[in-house]
Amino acid sequence: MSEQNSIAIRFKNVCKTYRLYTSSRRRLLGLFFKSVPHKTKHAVVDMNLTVERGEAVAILGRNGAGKSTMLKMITGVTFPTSGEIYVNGIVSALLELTSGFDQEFTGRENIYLKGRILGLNDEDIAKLEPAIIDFAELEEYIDQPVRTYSSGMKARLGFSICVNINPEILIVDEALSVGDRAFRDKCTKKVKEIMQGDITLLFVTHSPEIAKAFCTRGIVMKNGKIVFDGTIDEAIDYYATKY
Ligand SMILES: Nc1ncnc2c1ncn2[C@@H]1O[C@H](COP(=O)(O)OP(=O)(O)OP(=O)(O)O)[C@@H](O)[C@H]1O
Repeated sequence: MSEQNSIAIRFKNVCKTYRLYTSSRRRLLGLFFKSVPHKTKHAVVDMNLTVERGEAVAILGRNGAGKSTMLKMITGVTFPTSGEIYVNGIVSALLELTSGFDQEFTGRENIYLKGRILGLNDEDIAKLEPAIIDFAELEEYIDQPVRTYSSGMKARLGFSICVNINPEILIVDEALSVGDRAFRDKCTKKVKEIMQGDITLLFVTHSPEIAKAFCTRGIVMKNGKIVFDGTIDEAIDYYATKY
């Protein structure tokens, strides 16, 4: 395998800066005029990172450390202000489950829409469709427009697509909770099953025990920077004693 092929994710000097305005009018004007007064928030600062294929990496850090921003840039939900991001493989992100859905399309049509966005062709999606529908437990609603779904039903469909498309890179935010208790338990079981397979995993968690159970490498983030990168045991120790 060439060096490039063995890499799943690479960040090169990646920065993400948000502009904070005091009103929505100023935010709108700010799209056109750089001189509109605003504050800046550096959510990710000059980040360099390489994740090899098959690695399982826990990302630790307090609220606001920049974890979600980093993950959203990998999935393409948001873009870096500067720097380069290289992603190699089909990414499934258990983050914003309903992003990419068209409200007017039926559940079944949205499976195809989201599947294509994730890089699959219609033939592949057709093969996965029964498993996706079965897991989502939407029964007769699958041919109704998604706008008629409850938020829990939409999330269930989004989750089911993400976990059933056989992703090569899986991004999980532990804080995510989908549907009722029974469905959540089913989701946890399914994610554990996928995590144990041959997959590249990025896992945001505040729990050292869970991080240890699934990951071999740990990254600690603070104020938009990676302050520690090493084995999971060292990272947990750093987070507990030196953060
Ligand atoms: N769309 C946005 N506009 C402005 N600021 C933002 C936006 N998204 C994130 N931020 C800011 O960027 C910083 C990093 O946020 P981020 O959500 O990446 O942190 P996090 O480590 O994921 O936190 P948490 O553990 O609470 O999810 C925070 O200060 C946050 O307020």
